[in-house]
Amino acid sequence: MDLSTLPPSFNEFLKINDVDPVIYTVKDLPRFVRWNTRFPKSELPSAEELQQQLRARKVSPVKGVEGFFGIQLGENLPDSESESDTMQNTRIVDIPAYRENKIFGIDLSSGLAVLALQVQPNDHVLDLCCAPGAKLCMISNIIGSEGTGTVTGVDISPHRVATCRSLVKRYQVAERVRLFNADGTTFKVYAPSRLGARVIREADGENPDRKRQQISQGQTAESSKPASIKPFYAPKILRFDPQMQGEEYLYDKVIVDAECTHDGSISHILKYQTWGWDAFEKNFMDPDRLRDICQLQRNLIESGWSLLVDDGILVYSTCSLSVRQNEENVAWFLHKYGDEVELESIPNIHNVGIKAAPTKQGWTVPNMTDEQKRGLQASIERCCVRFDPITSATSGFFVARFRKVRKRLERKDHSNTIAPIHNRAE
Ligand SMILES: C[S@@+](CC[C@H](N)C(=O)[O-])C[C@H]1O[C@@H](n2cnc3c(N)ncnc32)[C@H](O)[C@@H]1O
Repeated sequence: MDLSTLPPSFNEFLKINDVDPVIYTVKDLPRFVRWNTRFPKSELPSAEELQQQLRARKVSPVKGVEGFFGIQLGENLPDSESESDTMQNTRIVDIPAYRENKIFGIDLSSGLAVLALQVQPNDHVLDLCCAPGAKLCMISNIIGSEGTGTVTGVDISPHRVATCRSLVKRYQVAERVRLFNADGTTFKVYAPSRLGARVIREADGENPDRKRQQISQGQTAESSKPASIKPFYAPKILRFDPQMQGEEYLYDKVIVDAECTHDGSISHILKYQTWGWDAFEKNFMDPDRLRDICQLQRNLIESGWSLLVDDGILVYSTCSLSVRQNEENVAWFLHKYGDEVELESIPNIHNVGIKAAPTKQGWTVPNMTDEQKRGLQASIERCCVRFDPITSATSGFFVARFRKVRKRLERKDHSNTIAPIHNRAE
């Protein structure tokens, strides 16, 4: 990549956001794939099997994350044949493991955003910007089919949500997934009702239609009022959920993998060398869009927060490296929500074979004292993570994890400190 070809508006954007353009010159970033744990472990490929299928590529398991593999493009096996064989490397999409849907492509940094949710088999998870759906598939994989958990995915783009539907069907993880084509900033469908959850458990042995009848005949909480937004996709057992409202139907976990400027996605940016930078400037550097994007991200966070249960976890992530879309949004949120929110560190991040880059300073939030700013900066440095191609050998990515603590704090009669930090996850 010749950096002198970057358009001036993008150079300016990178400068304002303290992003080093050198990240776009990093070559041979590994690609990552993950097991589709819908299949029994005995049927899933090992690193050696993947390497064999890919012929001359090096495949390494990611330390600390079972079922994740880094694939080094263009590297020879130690005893690889001739250079011409290497040139004819098998493409990942052509290998049997991929064609049989036993692995899917997801960057390690994205995978860590999902792991930051610490999804449990009984969790109801909301994915507020879900398409095309790699994270949603991974969440559904983790929920599995033993418990009563579900995933609700929302995306504003009809064609992208259609892609997401194809993906969940293809990977056979659609059993507990509802998808909505809707604006995440105003989305108000609560988690599937707990009766709905029972339907899931009993669906094998009982007639789900009878259960649904019982639900619609008023076995509902007083506070609940029916809503009726048609899912874009839902399996039979979730299709007729009465869409109850009320605290007991809030989500256990929320991920806001927000719409952003995508500047951290190196492969995406490099494509514009061929497609033309004019299209890039029009799509991503438009001044109106740049001004509005942080507001959109904040609206998405607040919307997700309003649907999150007390003590629940919200993960905010972007594939931008811009300080405004990351640290500044985190600081704004912590300042606005005060003692209703704790910023937490990303669990087990130090056990994973990936090095995080330092977080950035240089954000501003109005009406904050210097002392508050220093406190928040220290919290952000301690808890949030950035991944970048140079430090982490992944795409550029940012992850923050918040816990909703209002009730717990009320019970303990805590004082009004701003954003208390507990590294409970460590
Ligand atoms: C970074 S992508 C999400 C990637 C996805 N989480 C995954 O893992 O494949 C951001 C998505 O946000 C969607 N989006 C943009 N504005 C939105 C809004 N107001 N509500 C819901 N989705 C929105 C876009 O259509 C896009 O699919």
